[in-house]
This record gives sequence, C-alpha cells and structure tokens, in this order.
Amino acid sequence: MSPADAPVLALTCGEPAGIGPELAVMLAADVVPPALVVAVGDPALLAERAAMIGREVEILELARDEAPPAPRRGVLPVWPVALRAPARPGELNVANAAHVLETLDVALAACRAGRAVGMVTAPLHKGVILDAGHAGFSGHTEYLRDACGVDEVVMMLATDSALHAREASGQGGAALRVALATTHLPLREVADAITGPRLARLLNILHDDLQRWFGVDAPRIAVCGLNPHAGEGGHLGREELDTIIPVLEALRAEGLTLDGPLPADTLFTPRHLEGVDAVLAMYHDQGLPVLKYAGFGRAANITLGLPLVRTSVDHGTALDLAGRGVADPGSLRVAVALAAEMASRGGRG
Ligand SMILES: NC(=O)C1=CN([C@@H]2O[C@H](COP(=O)(O)OP(=O)(O)OC[C@H]3O[C@@H](n4cnc5c(N)ncnc54)[C@H](O)[C@@H]3O)[C@@H](O)[C@H]2O)C=CC1
Ligand SMILES: NCC(=O)COP(=O)(O)O
Repeated sequence: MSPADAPVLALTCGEPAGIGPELAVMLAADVVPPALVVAVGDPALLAERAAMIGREVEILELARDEAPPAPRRGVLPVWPVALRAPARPGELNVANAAHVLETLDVALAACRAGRAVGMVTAPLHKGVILDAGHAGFSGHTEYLRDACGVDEVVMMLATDSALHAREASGQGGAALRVALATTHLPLREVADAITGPRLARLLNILHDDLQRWFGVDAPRIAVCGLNPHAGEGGHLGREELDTIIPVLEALRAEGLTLDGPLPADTLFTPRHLEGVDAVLAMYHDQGLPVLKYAGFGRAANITLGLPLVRTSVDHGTALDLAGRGVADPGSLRVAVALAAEMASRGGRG
C-alpha cells in the first residue's frame, strides 16, 4: 500500500488534563503509523504538551474537511477542536467536557463523510463529563452506540497477540479477547441488566464481528457464569439456570459454538481457553483484570456492533502521569494498528 492509499484514522485526544494529548504527540514523534492518523483536538494544546514532554513534533492544522498529507514521522496533522478553557495536566475542568464530546462528534462526522475509515479514541474522563451535566454519560462505547443509532454494542478488549485471526496469533504474550455483557454499571445493577434477549443480542454481535473484523470463520466463544461456581446448581444464584443456560442452548441450536456458562475463576486458565476465540464476561471487573494482567499496555478496546471502526486504548486518563512524558504509548499504537487492519478488512471477514 502506498502512503497515499493508507487509511485515514481520526484520533480523538480525549481528556485534555490526561495523557491523551501527549500520547498523540508520542505516536507522531516516535513512529510512522500504519495509517494516516489525524488528531482531533486543540492544536495549541498539542504543541504545548509536545514541548512539555520534550518531543519535536510539527502540529499541522488542517481544515475540518481537509485530507492529511502522507504520514511522516514528526508531523501530526490535526482537525482542530478548540478547548473551552485552559487545560493543565492532572487538573480536571468541567468546562472542557464539551470540548471532549465535540472531538467525538468531529471524528464521527469525518467517518460518515468518508474522510476517515474509522476512529481511535484516547481516554476521556467519565466523571468530569457527568459533573459537567451530561447526565447518563457512561463512556465512548455507549455514546457512539447512541450517535450511530444502533440498539446494542459490545465492548471487547484484546491483547495484541489476539488481534488477528487465531491462526496468525502466537507471537508471544497471552492471546486473549474479552468481551463484556455489561460495561459501566454499579455492581448491584449488573444481574438485572443481563436479560435473556440482551444476552442473545450481545452473543450474536460478538459472533458476527469476530467473523467480520477479525477473520475468525467459526468463532468459539466461552461464556462466564455470573455467580461463583457458575451458580453452584442454583445454590449460589439462579441467573445461570434461569437466563444464561437457556440463551446458550437456543443459540447453539442456531449454530453458534458456545462453551459454558463456566465458572469465571477457572475459565481463564490455559486448558479452558484452548481453541477459544473470545470470552464473554458478565461484568467489567470479572473480565478486564484478567485481560490487563495478560497484556496491559499491549491491548486495545474495540466497540463491536457499530457501522464503523472504533478502537481505543486499554487504559484511562492517568491524571497522575499527565504532562510528564512517562505514560506508555504502547496501547495507542496497538489501537491504531488494529483500526487500520480492521478498516482494510472492510467488514468482509
Ligand atoms: N477509553 C477510555 O476512555 C477509558 C477511560 N477511563 C477513564 O479514565 C479515568 C481514570 O480511570 P482509572 O480507573 O484511574 O484508570 P487509569 O488507566 O487512568 O489509571 C490506572 C493506573 O494505570 C496507570 N496507567 C494508565 N495508563 C497508563 C499508561 N499509558 N502508561 C503507564 N501507566 C498507565 C495510571 O498511572 C494508574 O496508576 C476514569 O474516568 C475512567 O472512566 C478508563 C478506561 C478507559
Ligand atoms: N474500562 C474500559 C473503559 O472504561 C472504556 O470505556 P469507553 O470510553 O471506551 O466506553
């Protein structure tokens, strides 16, 4: 592929008090990305963070409808979105919540207009967006679901050695893809959110998008139980018997290959993961600690079920590290490489 044919990816810079802007700078300064990456953020902020962390990067401000030039190390093209208030590393400011959301809208508009083949998102801070009055905001995943007008999406994180079709993996590190049945919910609301129809929709999205974006012809999905020991035959909770098992049986009858529900504590062991293309965990902290133990900094977050490519980093805003140039840009590189690869598949599987 010549540079001119490289896919354009819109990279939203995330929370301006966090590490997102400097990760965008590091990406441009340190490597030639496998795509034409256009940052969506405030050009002056990016220049300021580049100076702060001691990276030489030319911030190339484009018009919103302008295509970027061929990728060059040390040049960061930007579709500008102005900050609403000055941003200092580590200091959240509700005034900039609107800026963060506007970067998502600009990236979405670029995808819809065909100026970008997908979007990669640096981390935003959910709390400050809620504090700013955007009631109900719970993350990129749900924001993009609503903006794209789809009923359901699935959050899936994958370590870099599991990003490709199974047969192509195995270059080191644990290969793991973990999808979530629920995302940003208080624990006490989790069980009620796992209804049969929803679980069926999520499993269908996961199955179809493993084929579509990851080239897995016949996905095998392992499903965690919700309760300890997958409910211990109903003695430790009835969700497995009443909801999960009936859904898995119905979907198996339709041809899906599903293991489980399995006790989550032993599912994540090599024997149970053998031949499995993805695990569906029932909630955020059932699945993600395992994924992050296996590959923090070398994994990406993917939103399945959208009509466009969206990947993200495996970490948050790291306010404690912002502005110091010490944050690890590894996950952003993985997220960019994956988005480029997904875009090149064009949804054909
Ligand atoms: N994709 C996104 O937009 C995500 C956003 N978040 C948001 O980030 C905020 C902070 O969340 P936390 O739970 O504190 O998670 P966090 O990932 O920001 O920080 C947890 C720990 O990991 C470290 N860390 C994070 N990224 C790192 C990197 N690139 N290199 C080195 N160390 C790194 C931090 O310094 C901290 O010690 C929350 O508002 C959360 O909702 C969290 C995850 C993803
Ligand atoms: N823990 C993953 C996470 O918070 C990602 O959220 P999102 O902003 O990508 O929806």
